[in-house]
Amino acid sequence: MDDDWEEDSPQHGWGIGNELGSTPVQSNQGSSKTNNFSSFGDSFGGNRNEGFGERGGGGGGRGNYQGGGRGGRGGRYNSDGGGFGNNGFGGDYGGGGGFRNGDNGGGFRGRGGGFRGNNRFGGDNEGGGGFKSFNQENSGFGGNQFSKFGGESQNDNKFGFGGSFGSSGNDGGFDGDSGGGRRGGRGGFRGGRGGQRNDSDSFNGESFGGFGGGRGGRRGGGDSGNDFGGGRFGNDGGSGGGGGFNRQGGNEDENAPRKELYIPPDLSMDEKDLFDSNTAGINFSKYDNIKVEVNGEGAPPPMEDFTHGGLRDVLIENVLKAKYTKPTPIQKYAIPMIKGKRDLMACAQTGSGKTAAFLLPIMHSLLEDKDHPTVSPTGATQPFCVILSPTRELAIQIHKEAVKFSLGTIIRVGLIYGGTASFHQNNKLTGGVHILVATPGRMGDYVNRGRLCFEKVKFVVLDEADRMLDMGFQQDIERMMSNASMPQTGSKTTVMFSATFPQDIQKIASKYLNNYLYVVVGMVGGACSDVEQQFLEVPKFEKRDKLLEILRAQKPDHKVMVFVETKKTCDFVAAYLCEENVSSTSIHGDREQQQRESAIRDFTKGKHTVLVATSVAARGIDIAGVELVINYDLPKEVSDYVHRIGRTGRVGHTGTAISFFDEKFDKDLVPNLINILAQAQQDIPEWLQNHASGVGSFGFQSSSGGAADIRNSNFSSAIATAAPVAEEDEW
Ligand SMILES: Nc1ncnc2c1ncn2[C@@H]1O[C@H](COP(=O)(O)OP(=O)(O)OP(=O)(O)O)[C@@H](O)[C@H]1O
Repeated sequence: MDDDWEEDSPQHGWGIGNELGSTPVQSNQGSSKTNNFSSFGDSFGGNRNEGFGERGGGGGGRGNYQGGGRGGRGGRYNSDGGGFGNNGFGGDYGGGGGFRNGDNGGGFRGRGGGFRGNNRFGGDNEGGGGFKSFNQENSGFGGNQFSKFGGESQNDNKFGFGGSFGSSGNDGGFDGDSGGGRRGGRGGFRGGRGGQRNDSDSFNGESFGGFGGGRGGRRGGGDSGNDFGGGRFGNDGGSGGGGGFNRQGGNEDENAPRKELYIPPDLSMDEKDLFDSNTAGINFSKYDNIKVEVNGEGAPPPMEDFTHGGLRDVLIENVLKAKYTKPTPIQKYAIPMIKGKRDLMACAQTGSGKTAAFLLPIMHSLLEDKDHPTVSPTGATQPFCVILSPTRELAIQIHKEAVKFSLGTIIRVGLIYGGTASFHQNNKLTGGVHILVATPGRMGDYVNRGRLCFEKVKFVVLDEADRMLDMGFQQDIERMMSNASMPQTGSKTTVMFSATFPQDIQKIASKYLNNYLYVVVGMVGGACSDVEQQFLEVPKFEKRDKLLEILRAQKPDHKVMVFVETKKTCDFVAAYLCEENVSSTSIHGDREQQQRESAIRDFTKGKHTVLVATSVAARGIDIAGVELVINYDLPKEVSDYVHRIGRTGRVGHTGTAISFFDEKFDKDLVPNLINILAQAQQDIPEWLQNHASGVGSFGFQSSSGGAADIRNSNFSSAIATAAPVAEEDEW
């Protein structure tokens, strides 16, 4: 089913309420579905059930639909979500409160019951319980680290907290003092109603809609003003209300997948927005000197430029509108190969234009064929091309690129990915699409429900192919490739792209390819040489200060991505930066999809200059102006390192990557790091070399991100030796 197949299934994050509180009480009673799940709104109902969800999620007030519902989630870290509103999730991370119309109420890490705003406050890294806006009320303070906002937040307002806004709100967050929250504000005793609806309140043009907050949770706040607002893991958390309104209370199938109701905004078709992407940087011409290796029979010659590559005029016009004056090496080689319908395994460094390298020739072929997309008599969409991406944000990005390049053509491009309302995406597929961009989980769900079939498929693309074929997604790909409706290998064109391609993964990949060509630009798995790689020895407990020091030294408009290993650290670092007034946002697999997308959007637009992320944002994400990548934690796999640092130094721009090295955790990575540095002809610090002694060999093959064509080597390693990847859930 759906979420089994989902890339970063939200299911995992739900056990919450139970998990976190300090008192071992049965978690939600009453309206909750299960012991583990904090009450949810959309499943139970009961207009305002109270008192359930002993710790952790209270669950929503009464909102309709998801309102109260997801409120339950509030429990996640501290208290309880409330949520009256619709479509919001009370306190996703922080406790309480609902909101209305808000996206993730309760606040990312905040708590404090209730607020009223809408759109993403509560939160996004910013803290607590609150909201962003509000002109007047100043009550809440919400102690804890963010308390500086609380209380007095009104005018510059970022937050306010807890109750105090609405009529029945009690002072969410009291007890905290504005300097640091000795007791970390209560999650909002009564959550406070977010206040009356008043659409005239606004903050940055967003309007707020009234009435938030179910009950934020009685003591959701916790006592210590520690990490995430209101007391980490809140004590009793919710006495939050029950869940959503209009629904039946609590008898739903406890195993039922969570229903996603988020409807993402439509892609702007404004040409200015569509064509507004990275442009070539000063080192773009250096691409000409990169060695390219081609293996396989009958490879067509590379194309020299876009205009003489035989692509349809309309595509060339779009390429020029995108300000591509010259193809990158991977484009020169891969475009004629795919145009010639050859299966392909392609490896080229991060940020070197792989997306256009597969989109343009596929679009060209589809336009040549002039086929019209169809839907089966049973209503299943029958795309001609399926493009799979390991993360939702990358799928969104590829979709945008596809729409951009196909502007002015008959090509229809569809997009399906998890964390969003399935019915909405399905509606967009009615009538059929030429190209479908998808994440594996959602795609599997569509297949299972008979909404998608592969009968007409001519092209399959695995972007970030090594990731798609490692242990995280291997089964999904196998299911797709062996689906009864999928044309056999040899009867369709399958292409795989990545910057890293370990041998064991190549071996798996070759199973899906027919007489394929293998192209490598530069070193397989090598880091982009336009990224200056620095390493600093920083023990775990000094990382925070070091990070701040580095960020404070950046130019104000420089964008910085900070990578961490776990979702918890991601929250922690983002909260810390927020407390230190560093303009930041964050993304990881437990954030609501809407939050994830706003985080990327805000960072792209420069609203926040720092993005704290887990490896969920390591691959493919293309954001102009990222000057610096910081590995606050080094990843376990060197391929992740290569992809992470590749978020800077793209398409001929230069960039810097600074990695904090803590011997205790990172020693095993040293040999591969040294290889990566040596290949990129960068200085290897002596202390790093010293750490290498006794840690295995410097073999740069299957354990790293690179490998030559396996058909030319005696590779015999069993597939089972593929390095285990981090669970998606860890992201
Ligand atoms: N020929 C070109 N000229 C100028 N810019 C280009 C060209 N090709 C691609 N770009 C731009 O370069 C940026 C990086 O491209 P893309 O995201 O496709 O890289 P990638 O190789 O897929 O990177 P990653 O390995 O990180 O996924 C994009 O902003 C894209 O618009």
